[in-house]
Amino acid sequence: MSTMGNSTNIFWQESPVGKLERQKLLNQKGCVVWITGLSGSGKSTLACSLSRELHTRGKLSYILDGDNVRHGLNKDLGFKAEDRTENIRRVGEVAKLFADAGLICIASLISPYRKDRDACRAMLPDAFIEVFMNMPLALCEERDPKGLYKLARAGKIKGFTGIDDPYEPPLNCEIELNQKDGVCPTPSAMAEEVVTYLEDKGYLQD
Ligand SMILES: Nc1ncnc2c1ncn2[C@@H]1O[C@H](COP(=O)(O)OS(=O)(=O)O)[C@@H](OP(=O)(O)O)[C@H]1O
Ligand SMILES: Nc1ncnc2c1ncn2[C@@H]1O[C@H](COP(=O)(O)OP(=O)(O)O)[C@@H](O)[C@H]1O
Repeated sequence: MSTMGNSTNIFWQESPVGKLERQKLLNQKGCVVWITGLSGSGKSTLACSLSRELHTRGKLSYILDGDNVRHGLNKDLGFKAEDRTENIRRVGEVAKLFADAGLICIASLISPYRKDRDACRAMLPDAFIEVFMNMPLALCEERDPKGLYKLARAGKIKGFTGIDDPYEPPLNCEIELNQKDGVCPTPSAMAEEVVTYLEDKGYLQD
């Protein structure tokens, strides 16, 4: 019997089928690929390309995209610091469930604060792969596919990451993606880099 947060008198219910059995069924190891970076840095594009590549190889993945999760589970949250922290905490918990189910969970969120990403990493020992989209702000701002940087520069959005809200880059991420000679690698080249990492670390077999 234990107490967790506001819940008292709760008991852990074991499942008859374990994680290892699920992984064997899927011939892969559950893990979380956590993609972090500025708005417009290419997180969703990489998540989609990676998910497609894994699917082609017969590997089961699922994308948790910040924008999408904010349409449902996290629609009560905004962009002030404590809301972003709660956003990341909830997505971290959901990602942990997906990884336990045996899936390669691809979480794609700005996740601007280091302590929040590190808290997710702590929930997933040996199964958290942090991918940093290290693209210059100028590139993201030039892309501005949703017109949000323009609104932020005009003062019409307050607390926009990279403009008037901080982004704390990872200190020890597993994969860092950046421009080469001022050119951004293609989405499929970036996905390939992540797939190679997953392969090398044994995640693509049980
Ligand atoms: N103030 C502010 N700052 C940053 N981003 C903003 C803001 N307001 C709205 N948006 C849009 O929300 C998307 C980011 O949501 P996330 O859940 O990934 O953000 S966070 O991790 O909680 O910081 C982000 O999507 P991406 O462009 O895909 O990153 C924006 O479209
Ligand atoms: N590797 C890339 N090369 C060229 N353009 C890209 C690349 N990745 C993303 N883009 C473009 O940049 C813009 C932002 O990408 P997106 O994936 O939506 O970023 P984020 O999810 O980080 O906000 C989109 O218009 C997308 O087509």
